[in-house]
Amino acid sequence: MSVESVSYVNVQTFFDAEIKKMKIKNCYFPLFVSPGVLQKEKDHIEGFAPEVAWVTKSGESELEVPIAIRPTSETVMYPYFSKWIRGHRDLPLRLNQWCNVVRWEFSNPTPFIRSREFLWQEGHTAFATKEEADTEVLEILELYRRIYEEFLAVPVIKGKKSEHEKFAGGLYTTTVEAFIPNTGRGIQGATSHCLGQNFAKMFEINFENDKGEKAMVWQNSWAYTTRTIGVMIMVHGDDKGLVLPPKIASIQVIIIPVPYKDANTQGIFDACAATVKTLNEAGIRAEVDSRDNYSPGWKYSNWEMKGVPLRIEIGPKDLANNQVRAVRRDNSAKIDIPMANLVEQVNDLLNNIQRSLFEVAKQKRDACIQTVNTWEEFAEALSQNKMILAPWCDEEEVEKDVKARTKGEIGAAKSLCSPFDQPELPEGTLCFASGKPARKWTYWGRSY
Ligand SMILES: O=C1CCCN[C@@H]1CCCn1cnc2cc(F)c(F)cc2c1=O
Ligand SMILES: [Mg+2]
Repeated sequence: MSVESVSYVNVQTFFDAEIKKMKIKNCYFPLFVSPGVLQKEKDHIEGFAPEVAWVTKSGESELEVPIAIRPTSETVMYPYFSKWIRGHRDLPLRLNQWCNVVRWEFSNPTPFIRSREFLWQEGHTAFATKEEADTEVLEILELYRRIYEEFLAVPVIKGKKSEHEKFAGGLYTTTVEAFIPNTGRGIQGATSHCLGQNFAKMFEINFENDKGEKAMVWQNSWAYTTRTIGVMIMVHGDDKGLVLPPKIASIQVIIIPVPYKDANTQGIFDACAATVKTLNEAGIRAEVDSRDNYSPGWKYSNWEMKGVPLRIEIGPKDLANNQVRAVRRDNSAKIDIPMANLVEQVNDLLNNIQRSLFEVAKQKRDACIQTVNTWEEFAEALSQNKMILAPWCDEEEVEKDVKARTKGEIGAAKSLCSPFDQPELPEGTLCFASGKPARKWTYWGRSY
């Protein structure tokens, strides 16, 4: 992966550009959900009702009818889908919105990972055929994989959620699963659902197909959220603070002047100014920390804590040798770079840091994966906080049983996903939990 030295390409810019290529349009629907429409699909909502935040007052006066704040926008958008979609020429309808949502979470709120307000994009699409929907589900999932692996340098596993773990309102849920080695917990990184015709039924989203028959649309919905930031922080962070992958770092290079007594201080500041100018002109996001109320040492720690991928120090010796001293945030390696080679070597370093962060994270994640065949092996791997690949009979009752049998202080194991990339399943392989014939390999573990 090269860190193109282009202007600021952040994750949102990348994803928005990619869905534009798929002819998906951005929109913005109301924040408020009228109670009538929220109750409309009580079945899928009922499990979520406690999480819905309601506005009950304005100023001193109670509202006649409380109004909900969107926890997700199906109920806001789909009444309009029903109005807008009449004939097959109105399809596919493909909308996305970048917005915040509110869910009144109670279980261990964690910044970025599980918060009562978060930012996301939510895609909502409608098609004439299931095949079109199935195709888009995977196209979007691939974009989510790219967000994690090419920008956040976090390895993820693509797979399908079990019937028990999927979005109950949909037909099937696909996911990119990450894993946090430091806590031994899996985490759903982003999600792409095929909703089937469930919501078309609920909201009467029908169309006249090209044979003149009345048919229901096939729908998808998909999202990634600010949880991505929390995953990146937990995977790469160390005891000195954040470690930011260069592609997403708002400051990629911080330049620190190291004046020494009265040795040519102006020369050092001039060299810093020239360095930042050269790097910025090459599209590298660099800044100089010229604050005169902090020592260089203090600045080193401060910018390490903020996770800036590369530090450049310029002291009298560097000035004399017409070079700079670069220090990598990920492995603290020190590299002297001749001024003449500055842009090329800084770019190479940033590329190397981006690639190395991914490789190191992948190696650490792979070291946490354990393949098992029996319950004893499963229990042992779980006690070591592993991400466990096991053959499973794919029965929901068995999944609930695994949760019950692993309940404990630090949480039960659950199925994370059945990877699209299925290892060989020899004839006669038995389910690790039920002893019944195994149907698929599935990842299990504790999770966020
Ligand atoms: O996950 C996605 C992708 C983007 C659009 N939505 C789907 C399903 C969201 C599932 N979900 C998830 N959480 C919810 C919380 C609530 F309070 C509530 F009323 C409804 C829901 C709810 O439907
Ligand atoms: Mg939830």
